[in-house]
Amino acid sequence: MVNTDTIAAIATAHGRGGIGVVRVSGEDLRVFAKKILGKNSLPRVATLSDFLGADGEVIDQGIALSFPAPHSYTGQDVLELQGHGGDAVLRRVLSRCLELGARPAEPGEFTQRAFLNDKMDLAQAESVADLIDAATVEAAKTAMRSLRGEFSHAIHQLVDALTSLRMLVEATLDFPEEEIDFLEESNALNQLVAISAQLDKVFHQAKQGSLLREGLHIVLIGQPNVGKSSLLNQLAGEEVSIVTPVAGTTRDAIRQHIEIEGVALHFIDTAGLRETDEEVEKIGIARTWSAIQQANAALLLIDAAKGIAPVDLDIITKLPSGLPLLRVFNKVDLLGQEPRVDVVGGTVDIYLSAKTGAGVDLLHEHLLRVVGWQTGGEGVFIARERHLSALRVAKERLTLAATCEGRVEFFAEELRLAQNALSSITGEFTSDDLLGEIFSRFCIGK
Ligand SMILES: Nc1nc2c(c(=O)[nH]1)N(C=O)[C@@H](CNc1ccc(C(=O)N[C@@H](CCC(=O)O)C(=O)O)cc1)CN2
Ligand SMILES: Nc1nc2c(ncn2[C@@H]2O[C@H](COP(=O)(O)OP(=O)(O)OP(=O)(O)O)[C@@H](O)[C@H]2O)c(=O)[nH]1
Ligand SMILES: [Mg+2]
Repeated sequence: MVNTDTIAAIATAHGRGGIGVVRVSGEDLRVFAKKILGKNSLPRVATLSDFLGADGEVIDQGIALSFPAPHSYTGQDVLELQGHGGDAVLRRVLSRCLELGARPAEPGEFTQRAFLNDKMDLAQAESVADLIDAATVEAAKTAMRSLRGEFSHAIHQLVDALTSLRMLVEATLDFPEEEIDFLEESNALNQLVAISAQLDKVFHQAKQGSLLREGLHIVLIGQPNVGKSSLLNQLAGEEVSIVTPVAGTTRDAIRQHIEIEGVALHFIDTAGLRETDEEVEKIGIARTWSAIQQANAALLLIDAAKGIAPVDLDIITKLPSGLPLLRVFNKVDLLGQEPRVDVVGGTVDIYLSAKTGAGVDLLHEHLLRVVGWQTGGEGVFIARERHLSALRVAKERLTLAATCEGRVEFFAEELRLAQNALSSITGEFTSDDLLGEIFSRFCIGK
């Protein structure tokens, strides 16, 4: 149910700014507007106006703009008071709104009203927050794609395909005698395969978007002294990690945030991996393994002069299966070699010098592809874990449906469950708890 009481909040960021906006939303703001603007009508176009206090004193002189219901962001009457951007003056304008009967808006409450009034679906509402939080240009682009409804559209297409397949099979439930081999003859199983393939595609696009939203965790690993910390410093452009000729220098995992081509990457420099009895180093190495468990990809550093040792192969076999791996042969400057890239089969080997920086551009070039990010980001939707898990559930249901062996009722039920999972993404079925959880993470005034 949509709340109809009047809410108000400062919609612009705190601190000094050229302009600051107080936004008000409620069922009918005509009286409210008359009191604060001294005008009889809600200004539908931007209008220079005094913002009046209780005694008629001028709190600010600004621009008033209203959007009468239902043609507004929230679907209710919205009044924007665009004043000067300072904390104190905006607080005065907000206080005046509260005095006139508005209550302070909860985080995300304007957008929650927009959702409840069908101005946007849940995936779009979430993308509003993701757009605001986007720390990189690529993340902003994909959030915008979701906000414009591309993700929702892809979900609706799947839901529509499932609906027509369900109608086809559920019609036979009333005529059980026709059930024999019905699924074969009606082409239902082929349709299921096609929907399933489309679902895989959407999952891939959403997965890419979630990588972009969260950023990728890339762990630097290898034997002691191979140059992991030197590479981190080279990537960061500053001395974040201690570098010494002593094997076993790094103990704690050192994190550094770097952006490549608009994608956020979190690099983690770790303690070199070797057998040791030294207590502190042991703890460091345990931390390396836990960093590996949480990483989206690993860079294995190897001393180019020594080549791959049995110890390195041993490290590789202990990595989680499926973890993308890039091998970096370091210290080519000592061999008098130029940096280069070798692509052997599926593995990418990069020869560079962490000390001089030669070849780090090659690493930039290949890293994103190795970690599974397709540059360009075409067709990528910003997505959250909530969306991915709904897509996974839908996929499991379709896989189960395929094992129905002619049982139409079972088939139909699995399709129904798959459809419910998909519909939860756009918010056709939601609990108040879920909505509360989603919108409470928004900023105030959104
Ligand atoms: N000043 C201002 N800038 C803003 C917003 C705002 O609310 N105010 N936005 C908010 O976050 C974003 C823009 N999004 C908006 C989306 C819909 C409507 C809106 O009023 N929609 C009406 C149609 C209005 C019309 O056509 O004139 C509707 O959907 O019926 C307004 C803003 C970003 N910039
Ligand atoms: N010539 C040359 N020396 C390098 C290069 N990379 C690292 N080194 C040197 O190798 C030594 C070890 O470098 P680190 O970056 O501390 O190595 P690490 O892998 O972090 O070592 P641990 O933290 O002990 O596991 C230092 O003396 C570096 O200056 C390189 O590309 N060329
Ligand atoms: Mg180190």
